[in-house]
Amino acid sequence: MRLDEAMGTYDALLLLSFGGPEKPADVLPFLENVVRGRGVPKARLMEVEAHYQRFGGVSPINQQCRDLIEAIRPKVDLPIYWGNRNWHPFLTDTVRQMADDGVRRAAAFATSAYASYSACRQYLDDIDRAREAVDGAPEIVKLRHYYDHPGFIAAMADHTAQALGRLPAEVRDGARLVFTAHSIPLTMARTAGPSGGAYEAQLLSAARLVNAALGRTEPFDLVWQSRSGPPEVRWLEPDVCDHLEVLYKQGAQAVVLVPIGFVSDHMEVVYDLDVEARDLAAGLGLPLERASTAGTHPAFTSMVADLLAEPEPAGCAATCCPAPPRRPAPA
Ligand SMILES: CC1=C(CCC(=O)O)c2cc3nc(cc4[nH]c(cc5[nH]c(cc1n2)c(C)c5CCC(=O)O)c(CCC(=O)O)c4C)C(CCC(=O)O)=C3C
Ligand SMILES: [Fe+2]
Repeated sequence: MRLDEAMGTYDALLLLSFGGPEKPADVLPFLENVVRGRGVPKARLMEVEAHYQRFGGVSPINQQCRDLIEAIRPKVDLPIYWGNRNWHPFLTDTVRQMADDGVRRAAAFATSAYASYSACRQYLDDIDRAREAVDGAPEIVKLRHYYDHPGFIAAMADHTAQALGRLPAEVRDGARLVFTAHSIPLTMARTAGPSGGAYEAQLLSAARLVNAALGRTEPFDLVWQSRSGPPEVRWLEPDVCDHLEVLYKQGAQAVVLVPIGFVSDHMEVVYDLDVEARDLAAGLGLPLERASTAGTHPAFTSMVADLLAEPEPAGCAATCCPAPPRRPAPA
């Protein structure tokens, strides 16, 4: 199938993202949108608020989305729209604009490559809710999970090689690759994908593919970061910082952190990795570099055009990646 023919089945591309604050006053209302009904304790919220305020109340994510759109534009012969779950531009407003512009059938590219409620189903629910709120809303087809697409893997392999290259030459060969992704509650991990466990399985595949693309045969790790929620709820472990201490004790010479779970720089990357993990490693005297996220790497932006040319994705079964029970925040 030719690319221009395939794109003919869609009349717009929608970038679907999480959203983030862009000034100090945005931070609390943004956080309230994120955690509504999710049982995240107030203390955790205050901690995360401080992470955002440390960066002037600005999350990198919205600018990353703008940059991604500009990088995709020359590769995709469609109008591009952008809508977020938790902050402006809100998805419902974007869908209303699409309807006003006469869009009939859009492909949605989410800034998340994997299965699970948080990374996939919640975006499908966002689409449903926005479409219900808008008369004449276009059909919106969410593109498939792309964690194993050669474009995503090539971008991450390239950035990982660059990070290895920034390590002092004498420790580079002995460096350990530590892939990281957002932790999720164990219950969410168990129910991810059509038969469960898909979030971890897909992340492990992506990590293996990056490792193989680099021609590496050394052991690597997949660990978790940015856990939230009440302390009594179990989330995926080990945490990246705990794991760095273990690697150090085992005599690791150097580490490259590879944020395979994120497709662009988010607060979780610039704070939890670039501040917390980096400070810890510096204190230990463990050389550490962090690989860039896929961002606007040309292999990654070309992948978006490739996905548009694929046959329409089968879509997720209604029972896939169910929502966790909603619960109020503890007092
Ligand atoms: C799997 C996953 C991804 C990756 C997939 C995807 O990208 O969608 C992701 C992305 C993101 N998470 C983000 C921010 C937050 N996530 C929170 C809380 C939570 N995340 C969860 C999971 C995930 N989150 C979960 C299970 C919770 C508990 C509450 C709930 O069940 O919803 C909270 C509350 C405070 C806290 O951290 O406790 C914040 C502020 C931002 C924006 C960052 C920025 O501003 O740059 C992004 C891209
Ligand atoms: Fe999150």
